[in-house]
Amino acid sequence: MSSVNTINRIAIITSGGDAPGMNAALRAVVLAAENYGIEVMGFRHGYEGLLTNDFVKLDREDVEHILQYSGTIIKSARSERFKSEEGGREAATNLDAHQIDAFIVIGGDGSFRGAEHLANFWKGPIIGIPGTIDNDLFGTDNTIGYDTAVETAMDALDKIRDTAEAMDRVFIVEVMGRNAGYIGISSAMACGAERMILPELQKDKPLTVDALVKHIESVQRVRGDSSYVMVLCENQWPGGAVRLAEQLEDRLNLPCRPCLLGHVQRGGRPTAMDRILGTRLGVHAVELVRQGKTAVMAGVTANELSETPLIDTWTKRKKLSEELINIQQSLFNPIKKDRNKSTQ
Ligand SMILES: Nc1ncnc2c1ncn2[C@@H]1O[C@H](COP(=O)(O)OP(=O)(O)O)[C@@H](O)[C@H]1O
Ligand SMILES: O=P(O)(O)OC[C@H]1O[C@](O)(COP(=O)(O)O)[C@@H](O)[C@@H]1O
Repeated sequence: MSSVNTINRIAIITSGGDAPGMNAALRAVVLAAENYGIEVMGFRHGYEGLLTNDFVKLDREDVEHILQYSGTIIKSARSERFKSEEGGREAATNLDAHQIDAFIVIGGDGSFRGAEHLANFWKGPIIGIPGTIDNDLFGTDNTIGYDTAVETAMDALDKIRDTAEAMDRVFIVEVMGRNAGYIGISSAMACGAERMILPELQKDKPLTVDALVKHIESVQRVRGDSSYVMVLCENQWPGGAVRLAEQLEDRLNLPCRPCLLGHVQRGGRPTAMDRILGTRLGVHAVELVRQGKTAVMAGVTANELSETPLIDTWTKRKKLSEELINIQQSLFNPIKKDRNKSTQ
């Protein structure tokens, strides 16, 4: 392991699900490192690249014009092999063989657990950069990719609203987020969805078909039409949006259509917010390496650069905003506008 003053070579990976803005972070790491005369080696396909020695030296010209593209130029992957003791040891051996002084991982909570695993076998500094559309990491207000995913979901929801309005239909739109409701609540709010099914709310008070039918019928009565858009977070309904649409259609006298947004939420042009966040965090990560920090995630909290122990990023839970939930669920709930009539 090198001291702070002898960082000559950094290894970097992008790991887990790709996220818009990862390239911006990668570019920032390379450019910031170059300012200090530090070399950057990109290992391809996440942790898998550490096992197969699949790497590429990254110079200014490799990264100069990549920040407007999603995906990741060094590719990402989920590597099962790396999780074993043998995998961790092999990765460490390879990092040493390449005389790597510090390691940066751009990814989500799984990738950070991977960093902890690596630290059992490799003693150099390890810094995490939060890159996941799910925004489910403690220690940063936003993760890289989240803003773009919300924009994409919002764009789709706006389009779906056109048909919902024109044809008096109910739509169930399923968004990603794994076990977190960030994309769900933000896209629901941005589009004025009538209902949202979020993991954070399902845990305490799960919605039932009966409750949803009652709500849709009440909205119909209050509004006099049936344009109704529901945002469903993935993994929150057995059988997902398709099954829920069938269940609702069986009970209501109107067409209910499912729409699964899926991986479109992980692609497209990164928003300015994600490019800027990726850039800030890439530079921040290089500074943390130079300061001799290890096992921390570079983040932005209340618009200030922050650092959080990697272990806290997944053991502590970032709470969904109560304020947003209240606005969306209670204050702007269409049936509350005319409560007396709707409950008759
Ligand atoms: N507990 C763990 N121990 C070692 N490596 C892990 C662990 N969890 C995840 N990883 C590594 O990190 C990769 C990415 O994790 P994953 O959960 O798929 O995505 P994300 O980082 O986006 O949450 C995994 O494929 C694996 O290589
Ligand atoms: O692309 P895959 O492997 O099917 O994974 C889908 C999952 O990846 C995500 O898009 C991003 O999750 P991670 O950042 O944890 O990888 C989740 O929202 C979704 O549940």
